[in-house]
Amino acid sequence: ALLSFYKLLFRHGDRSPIKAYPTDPYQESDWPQGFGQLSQVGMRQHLELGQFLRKRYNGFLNESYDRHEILVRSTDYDRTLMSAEANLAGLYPPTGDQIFTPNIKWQPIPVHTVPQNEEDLLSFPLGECPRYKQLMNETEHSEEFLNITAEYQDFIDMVRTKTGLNKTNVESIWSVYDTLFCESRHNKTPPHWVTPTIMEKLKVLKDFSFQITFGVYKQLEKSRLQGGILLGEILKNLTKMEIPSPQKRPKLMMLSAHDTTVAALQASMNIFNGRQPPYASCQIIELYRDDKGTLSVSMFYRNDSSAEPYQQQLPGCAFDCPLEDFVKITKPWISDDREKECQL
Ligand SMILES: CCCNC(=O)[C@H](O)[C@@H](O)C(=O)O
Repeated sequence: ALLSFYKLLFRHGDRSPIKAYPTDPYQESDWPQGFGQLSQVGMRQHLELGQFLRKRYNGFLNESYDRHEILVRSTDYDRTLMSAEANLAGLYPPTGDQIFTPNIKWQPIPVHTVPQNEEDLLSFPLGECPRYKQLMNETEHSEEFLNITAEYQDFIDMVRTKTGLNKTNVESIWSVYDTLFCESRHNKTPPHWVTPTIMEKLKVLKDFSFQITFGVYKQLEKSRLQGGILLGEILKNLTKMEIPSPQKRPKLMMLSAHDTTVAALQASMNIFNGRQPPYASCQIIELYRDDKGTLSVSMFYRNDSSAEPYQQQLPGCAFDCPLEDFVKITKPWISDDREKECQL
């Protein structure tokens, strides 16, 4: 079968912490570009991902940049915009007459975005949805949530006193883990109370907060109000490919976003592994056309740059899933009127 179209969604690369906790020995001035900024490690991660994609799609995607072939869309954050740019530097190094000035093996490629307060597709959890807020409230009274909170109550209390955070719950634990993780990745000695066991427990709670945001309790309804919105948009692109069109359509749509975006999309197809998507992790959705013209969808997840991406299976379908089955199986996970379903 011939690859006719593919959609990539990736998380930005390694960054500095989004914020510090009150007693944190490291503050904004300890980071070269301040909080929430892509590091040179993150730039290299995306350069490498772009080079991987170049190899993967050789023979399908033009060697030289063709603006009709690719559409790039990022959330309006420095780290995601810069990740997309570093990625494209790996995917489209200029050759021949595309070299616009000697000694620079790079060419500008547009990365589109919308202002953060107008972002309604790539920033999760999507807002303005009273029903989703109610679902999250109910989740906090679910058995799983109460069990985890009870099990880790003393731990959470200890973290609260050590960090000086007045409100620590499962969600706010996420940001403590994140800050400590970023500091450890950049060789900043942690405070003495942070041991590997403490980090492991923080990680369990951090991953749990991803799981409950998009699942654990009433996952299907959460997906209809969250990741299903993005999945619906992706399916619109895929099914459009069935209609032959005179003008050239992009072969590749690249989305540069966040860990919650990747998790939301995967949860809406029930293929989320329950763990925070790593830096520069990439969800790949490929559309193939066989010699009879039948379209099928194959999905891969690259969450480890030292290994081949692994193929994911949409529950209820073959690994290479006929498009019409893919649409049918995912339909219940996608709301066709989110506005209405968000009302209480
Ligand atoms: C307030 C927390 C917001 N976090 C982010 O935007 C980060 O980019 C996060 O989503 C990530 O992927 O690291």
